[in-house]
Amino acid sequence: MTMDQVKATAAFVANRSSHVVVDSAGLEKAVENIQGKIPKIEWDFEGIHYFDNGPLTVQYLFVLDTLNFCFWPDKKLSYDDLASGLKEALENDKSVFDADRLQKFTGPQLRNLLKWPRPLPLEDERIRLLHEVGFELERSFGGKASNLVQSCGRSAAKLVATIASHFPACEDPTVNLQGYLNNDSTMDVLGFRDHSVYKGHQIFLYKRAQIFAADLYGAFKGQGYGEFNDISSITIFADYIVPAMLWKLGVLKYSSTLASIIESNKEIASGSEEEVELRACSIYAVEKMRDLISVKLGKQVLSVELDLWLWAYGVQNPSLPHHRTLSIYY
Ligand SMILES: Nc1nc2c(c(CN[C@H]3C=C[C@H](O)[C@@H]3O)cn2[C@@H]2O[C@H](COP(=O)(O)O)[C@@H](O)[C@H]2O)c(=O)[nH]1
Repeated sequence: MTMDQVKATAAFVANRSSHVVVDSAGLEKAVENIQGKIPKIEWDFEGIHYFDNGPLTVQYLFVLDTLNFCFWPDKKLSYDDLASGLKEALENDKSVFDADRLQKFTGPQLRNLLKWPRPLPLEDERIRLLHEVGFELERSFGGKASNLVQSCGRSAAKLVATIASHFPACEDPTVNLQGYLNNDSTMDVLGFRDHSVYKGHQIFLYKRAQIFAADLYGAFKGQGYGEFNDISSITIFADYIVPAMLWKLGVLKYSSTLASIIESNKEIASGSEEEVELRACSIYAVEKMRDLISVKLGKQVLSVELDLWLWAYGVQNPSLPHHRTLSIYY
């Protein structure tokens, strides 16, 4: 259900979009070029993630994906700094991500942990989300992300739905809702609930919740905490690297106005038509790619595999222009 919502609402956007187009000729060419052989990228090809094959790895990945958004405002900061910083912190102190401690983090403490010399982008939001995660893990899952995963009975879709329904934990008295309370609709901007409203319709993208399922699948190599019987239902994770890579491949085409905004590094507002189209069209395009690979080449590929390939190439190409949105979702 949850994953059908993501696919259907991404298609809704792609069918009405005006700033971004999924180019069918570009898509066919990209599929021809790979001939169904998606370059195999190892999860953790960077060698930056914590892994001990147990529940602590699950806690690490959940904390990582709680904070896995918006690195670009600091030119020197990247996802690698977050993954390796959290890894080192955990190696030095095995209880650093215990639920009670997550609820007490401050901005300067998180900065120290990551050995980052200045405030992180959206640091106060990062702290709020850590508190929320600590609170809800403690309240509903005995403090452990591994219990959350086990409660989903090897279903990645259920995991995404469970995360979206439990985080935000709006009852948390420590979560500061000042400034939110006058406007009901802004309740949606909390936590893992990666939704937007586009032309009056609610669109579901769930980037951080889905990437958590994919990280489990990748880290545990489809076994143990990473065993899901529906991993093929997951879509790509709509961030700011994958759209840029799809554009470079000629799968996405931008209007000239949007192209110049992206090239000149101008910010795009969160929830704007342009932003929703960039993200939703990326999901739709990769689902179309999968269909085409299946029809033309008779091969079944996972969006998780396509995502890792696109992301790994995109992120190693720092000159690739990407869109810039201040967002807690990606
Ligand atoms: N679609 C997609 N987006 C991903 C990832 C990952 C890392 N995934 C790990 C999983 C296994 C591998 O070994 C990877 O390490 C990060 N991101 C996003 O990229 C952006 C960061 O860019 P920059 O500022 O340049 O560091 C930011 O939005 C971040 O959320 C992914 O896999 N897919």
